[in-house]
Amino acid sequence: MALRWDPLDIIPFTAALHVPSPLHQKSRRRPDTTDSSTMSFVPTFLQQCSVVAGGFTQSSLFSSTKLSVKFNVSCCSIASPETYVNGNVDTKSTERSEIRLGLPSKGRMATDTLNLLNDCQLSVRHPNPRQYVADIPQLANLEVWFQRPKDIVRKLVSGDLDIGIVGLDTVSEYGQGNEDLILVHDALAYGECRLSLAVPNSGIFENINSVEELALMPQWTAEKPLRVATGFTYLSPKFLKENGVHHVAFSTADGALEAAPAMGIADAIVDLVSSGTTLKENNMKEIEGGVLLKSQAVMVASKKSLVERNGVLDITHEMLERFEAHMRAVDQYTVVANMRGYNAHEVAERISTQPLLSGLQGPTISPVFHINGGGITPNYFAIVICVPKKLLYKSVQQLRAIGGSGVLVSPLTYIFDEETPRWRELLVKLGL
Ligand SMILES: Nc1ncnc2c1ncn2[C@@H]1O[C@H](COP(=O)(O)OP(=O)(O)OP(=O)(O)O)[C@@H](O)[C@H]1O
Ligand SMILES: O=P(O)(O)OC[C@H]1O[C@H](OP(=O)(O)OP(=O)(O)O)[C@H](O)[C@@H]1O
Ligand SMILES: [Mg+2]
Repeated sequence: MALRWDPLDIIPFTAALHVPSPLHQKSRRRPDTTDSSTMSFVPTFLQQCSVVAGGFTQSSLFSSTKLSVKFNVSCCSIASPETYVNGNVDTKSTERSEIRLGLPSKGRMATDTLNLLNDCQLSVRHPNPRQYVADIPQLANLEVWFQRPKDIVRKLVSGDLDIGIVGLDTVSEYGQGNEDLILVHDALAYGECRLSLAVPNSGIFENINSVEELALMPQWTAEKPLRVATGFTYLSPKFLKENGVHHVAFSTADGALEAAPAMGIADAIVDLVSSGTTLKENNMKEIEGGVLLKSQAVMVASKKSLVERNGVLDITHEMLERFEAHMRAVDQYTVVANMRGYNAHEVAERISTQPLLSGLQGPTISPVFHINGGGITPNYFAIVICVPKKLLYKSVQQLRAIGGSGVLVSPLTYIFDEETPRWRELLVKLGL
């Protein structure tokens, strides 16, 4: 395994590796001490476990009765293309028959993703919140694995997951342009944010309002580069290079990046922005041309899984159809009203005079059979239309204006089209 150490990127931390008992029994040697033979055991041991961390700096190493090994790890860039971070070390595993969906285990994406699935009648059955695997009873042979968003992307790349739901920012950062990752649904309408370059409002940046101006600042030299703090260590260097900012040094942190300039740790940051409040509260600003990416939740899948693993394409199709149909329906109401009239055609003509009552393809009009002493007369008609939630009251007014009464309003769960455009696009991308 070839490792390239990046001096800007070294953050020591302690990690614990837990191994299942069968694997432990297989590798009979237990690393009980910190002698050199134990240290050399670590890389082999990690590879056996299909877990590859960035790299190893040796330090205290011990085992406990619970079969866990602790070691110090430092982050570094990985040069070898055969090395998978947090995924399968071998080439893509094709042995399993279950289909695996990765969902965010924590953070703001977790709840919103479960809510979307609930709204689409795909509720996740997850009896124990500390368990990382669950299922969706409506989707046979599907395992749901709760993972951190970045690990979902890594595991799609390594072949350990087939489908995932995460933010586009995470796909772009951790997928690093991998051609196996395919966006099945690119706009699930939550987790909206942008990845932005931001600088302090004052000091040397007071009059800097664009990336162009930032690039032209004389302050940045090879000896004294622009210091950028970011968690996006793939996208940020790429963006700054493409935008002509050449003398840059990066540092990483996992949160509260907005504090870095005030602490004197960085000159600028690249981080997610949604309302802009955090930047504002920390006396920072976004600048023109500084948006690296606009993001929201997306459904992403492994192309290889879609093409090769039995059932992945079918489940993807069903999920996509439900998402699309739900998202079309979510802003609409079904409105049913009665209207007096001579015949359906005459009623349709009256409805057509009102712009909000046209429905999806046109109003559905059916006779209401009025039973009176002398017989049955269809002198009332029921009309069924969909109207945007925002325009509900206006629509009711228009209905009344043409003689509508007894208006019933109910929420819509789905609007299924003949075929979703995204499904057709997916088949084209897959060459099917
Ligand atoms: N302020 C925000 N508003 C809306 N969506 C956001 C915001 N920040 C992040 N997101 C989206 O939610 C995803 C998950 O972010 P979140 O902060 O919940 O988890 P995380 O960053 O992985 O974990 P943590 O911040 O706890 O280390 C991001 O990848 C992004 O797509
Ligand atoms: O524009 P705003 O609406 O203010 O949101 C932006 C903040 O949201 C995210 O942080 P998060 O809440 O995830 O905290 P974190 O820094 O711990 O990741 C992001 O990293 C920003 O700090
Ligand atoms: Mg966060």
